[in-house]
Amino acid sequence: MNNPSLSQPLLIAEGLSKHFGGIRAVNNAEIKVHSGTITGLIGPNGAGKTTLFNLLSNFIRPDDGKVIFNGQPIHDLPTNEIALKGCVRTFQVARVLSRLSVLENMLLATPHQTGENLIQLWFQQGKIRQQEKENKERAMDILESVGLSAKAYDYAGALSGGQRKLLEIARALMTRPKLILLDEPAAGVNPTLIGQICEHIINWNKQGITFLIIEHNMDLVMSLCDHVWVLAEGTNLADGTPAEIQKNSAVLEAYLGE
Ligand SMILES: Nc1ncnc2c1ncn2[C@@H]1O[C@H](COP(=O)(O)OP(=O)(O)OP(=O)(O)O)[C@@H](O)[C@H]1O
Repeated sequence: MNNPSLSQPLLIAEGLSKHFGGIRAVNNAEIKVHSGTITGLIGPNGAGKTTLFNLLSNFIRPDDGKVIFNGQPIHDLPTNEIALKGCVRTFQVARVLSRLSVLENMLLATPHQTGENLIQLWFQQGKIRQQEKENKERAMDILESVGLSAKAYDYAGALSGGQRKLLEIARALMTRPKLILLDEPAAGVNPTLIGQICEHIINWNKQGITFLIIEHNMDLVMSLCDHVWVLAEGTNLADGTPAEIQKNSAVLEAYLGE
């Protein structure tokens, strides 16, 4: 884990707002994620965390505000272009394609495949075969690293909830991301697998991948994160190191109910 103060923000969101009818789900919120960090996003149920993720990745359009990723505005870009720039997200309930194999799920995430283009498909068969071979090797390497290689040819739908979460993160890695937005990686996952997921996150972080993680499991947040942002009722309540957040009276009052 790195010291956030030593790096420039990889992701900056300012003035983000989104309302659904009369509900202000996110209201003038900001967040900064420094390159090389594992940053946490916490808050009580309904605080607006998932909506903020949806705004950062443009799954829903903000009413107001801007999102800068790696020095470029991304709030007007389609989600797939944001992913191609290196900012990918996972979901609270893992969205794997159940009727495809684990390996096929991985391969579908591969960006810029030569065979997608009809003309190149006709004239560059050798290059396409080589690329497919490399993609498959990379997919198998990543599956191996998360302990899912033995399941490569199983339907993704046959995986446990925790394994699906791992597959979703593994699939995100196929895009060679700079930043992964993880929505509740520990929710519904057994404690052993939670430990493994944490180890993987730490390893990937050491390899240079930055994480922004929504999580209700406070032990996980406090042990894993360099910096934590707290939302309540759609707005920023606090941000700081895990130690600072743990003793912040406003956070204790609003979030922990003390
Ligand atoms: N599509 C939607 N339509 C209407 N209201 C919504 C929609 N999405 C979110 N909301 C509302 O916006 C508020 C923030 O929801 P959000 O899911 O972002 O919170 P959260 O902090 O992620 O909650 P949790 O920790 O329970 O997942 C809630 O009041 C929620 O009911």
